[in-house]
Amino acid sequence: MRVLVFGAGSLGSLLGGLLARAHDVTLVGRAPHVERVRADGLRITGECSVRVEPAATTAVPDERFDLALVAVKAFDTAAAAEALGAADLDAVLSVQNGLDNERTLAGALDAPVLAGTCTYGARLTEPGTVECTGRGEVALGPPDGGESAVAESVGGALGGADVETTVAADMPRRRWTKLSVNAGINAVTALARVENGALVDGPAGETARRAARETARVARERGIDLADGAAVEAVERVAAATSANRSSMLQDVEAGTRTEVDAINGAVVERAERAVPVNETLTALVRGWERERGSR
Ligand SMILES: NC(=O)C1=CN([C@@H]2O[C@H](COP(=O)(O)OP(=O)(O)OC[C@H]3O[C@@H](n4cnc5c(N)ncnc54)[C@H](O)[C@@H]3O)[C@@H](O)[C@H]2O)C=CC1
Ligand SMILES: CC(C)(CO)C(=O)C(=O)O
Repeated sequence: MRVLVFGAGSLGSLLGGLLARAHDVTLVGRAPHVERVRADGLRITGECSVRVEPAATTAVPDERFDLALVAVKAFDTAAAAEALGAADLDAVLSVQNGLDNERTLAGALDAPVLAGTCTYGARLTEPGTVECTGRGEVALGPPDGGESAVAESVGGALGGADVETTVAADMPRRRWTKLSVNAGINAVTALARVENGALVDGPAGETARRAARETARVARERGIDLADGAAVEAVERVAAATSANRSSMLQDVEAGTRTEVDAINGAVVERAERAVPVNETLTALVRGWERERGSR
């Protein structure tokens, strides 16, 4: 398969590097990472050990690709969709967090867009090198659920490169479960400046669980079968399994860069039919910090 990875940061480089073991991969990213990959190849360290030589560029080539894998932060999705218009694509897969990415991509592109949830962990440690901080899986399927030949084909391509993959008919439920985890963990750890493990039995844990319960309630308002207990269990399980992690939002806050709060807690607030006070508060506090830092 010819695979274009748009957003060769942490996750895009990890998945692109793993896919390059079996497919013809082109990474689209930024300097200096792209230059280093061109000069010396891409190294994956940590829980996977791989060295590959994918093509790397800063602009989408005017060429045909079987698959575009989108791995930019959610606030860059609209720009990604516009840039991807330069290529001739057979399928698009978002592995991003948040709920709106697929709709944004589908609104701008002709190719079928698949939803993905990814539990691999990745961190770009230096130009040309990405650390796999956790082996997980990619679940993918049509954004509104059900089965499709495109999902089967893309799932087969990922699996063929030894990327742990599930082709799922219940992507709406999976996305809302992942959203509950991120709504519970990310903003709370970013504001409290604590590792994920601090939510397991620490004083901020109940705030995380409340945010997850609200998220599950909003999911149910939208016809998704997600019980409060399942959302809370997912938060507790992920916080324990990633106890030493600094969440992506905490890392963004520490780096002084924009966060994905709009796509996570903000998305819950936007869709809620009744008040979601914990998500409203978390969203306002993180947005307030972003504005003060000049990152939004
Ligand atoms: N890093 C991780 O372990 C995981 C990340 N995710 C999700 O995946 C998405 C990406 O996350 P990360 O890889 O951590 O972010 P990142 O910030 O490391 O990577 C995004 C990359 O896209 C590049 N980019 C953005 N716009 C571009 C453009 N117009 N042209 C070229 N390059 C462009 C940026 O320069 C950056 O390198 C997010 O939605 C995140 O929540 C999901 C699961 C795990
Ligand atoms: C699962 C979790 C919370 C792991 O840190 C994550 O997805 C993130 O940090 O964005």
